[in-house]
Amino acid sequence: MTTSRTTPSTTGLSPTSPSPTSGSAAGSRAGAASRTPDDGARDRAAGLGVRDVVVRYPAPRRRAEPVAAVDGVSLDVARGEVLALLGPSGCGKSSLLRAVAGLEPLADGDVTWGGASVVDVPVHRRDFGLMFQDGQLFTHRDVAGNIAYGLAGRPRGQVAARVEHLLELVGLPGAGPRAVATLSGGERQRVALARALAPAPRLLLLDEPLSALDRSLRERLALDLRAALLATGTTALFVTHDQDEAFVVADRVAVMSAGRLLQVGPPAQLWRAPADEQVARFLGYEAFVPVADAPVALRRAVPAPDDATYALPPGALVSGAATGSADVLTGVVLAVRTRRGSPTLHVDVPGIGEVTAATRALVAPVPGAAEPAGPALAARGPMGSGMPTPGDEVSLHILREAVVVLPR
Ligand SMILES: Nc1ncnc2c1ncn2[C@@H]1O[C@H](COP(=O)(O)OP(=O)(O)OP(=O)(O)O)[C@@H](O)[C@H]1O
Repeated sequence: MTTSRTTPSTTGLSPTSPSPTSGSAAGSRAGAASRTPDDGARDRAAGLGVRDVVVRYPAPRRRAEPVAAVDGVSLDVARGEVLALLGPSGCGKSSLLRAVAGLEPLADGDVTWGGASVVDVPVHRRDFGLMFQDGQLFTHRDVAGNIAYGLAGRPRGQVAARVEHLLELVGLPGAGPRAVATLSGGERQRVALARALAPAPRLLLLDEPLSALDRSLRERLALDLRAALLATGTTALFVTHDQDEAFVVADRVAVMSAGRLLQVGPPAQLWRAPADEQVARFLGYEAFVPVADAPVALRRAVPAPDDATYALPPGALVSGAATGSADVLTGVVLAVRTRRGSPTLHVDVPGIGEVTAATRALVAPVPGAAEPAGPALAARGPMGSGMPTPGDEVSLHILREAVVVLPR
């Protein structure tokens, strides 16, 4: 996260990301009131359009070049669609999100809704909601008061019904009277989501809404977030650096790196056909195998999001090999190195060269070869005492369905 983001309190942003001190409900109501019924036919047809958007920041030092945080990005988010912006820290995801919100000026390009540019529309009149990592709830209001923030001016009974409906939607039925201080981190984000959804913004912008939570809570909330967005038919742009989260929450995922868009597609499509090695690595593919007629094959290490391409756990690769669905590369261990906490084998495969294999990939002794020290390794579980040593002959079993061939 960058530290210099403008906070909602200084922008007069819509009540979906209010300021405890100076946020204005009037701004958002005016924004909603200024729209014609449903914004017309064109608006119905198209959602968000991002066209060749460039966001630049002033040079950090004198004589240095300005930083192009977003460098010519174009994408669309259809009505009712959830699109995740996925990429490593500093790749420009938040800058793009903020540019869409109107919090960051465009150095070039255009942002449209329903085909019409919103670049000259003030932030609070765009009818775009925002939700951040830290929820930014009002501590002086109870839960219901937070959710009702963007509903000011509506009949009291209607507001109460909407608040209760949203509390149910986010899994906190009856929590309206609770004080914000009594909520857990996960509950706070649920309330923040309910508040963001309350005025039914035409676009919801979510900036790492789950990243402050611990892993297991994040996984559960990602599912609940997806369900809430679907149930409300909300069009959303969702920033995350976590590929699992992106794949759970979004209909399509846009992978960014260094200010540019590398690939956009539904999760399963990205898994099956990553555009290049950079995308593949970011999605969790680990071992890259150069092959003569097929440029690069690689094996992923984490489960894919759909059943059709689900990566089998290491033990199951044994049966994969037995049923003939595995390719086997035979070679000699050059080195065993530890990468990101897990041992990685560097194996010299004749005709291919050095192949790097995560030890979660099946490694078994070659039949007939000199018995390596220790048991057949990792064939049925994580590597233990049977770690091969340099000079051991091993076979790497690569499941066909766990391999993709990258375009040259
Ligand atoms: N206000 C700013 N002034 C100068 N440089 C900035 C500013 N905000 C962001 N940057 C720089 O722009 C680049 C993109 O930052 P941005 O926050 O958009 O990336 P990100 O992908 O959202 O990263 P993270 O996941 O860490 O938040 C980074 O190099 C960052 O240092």
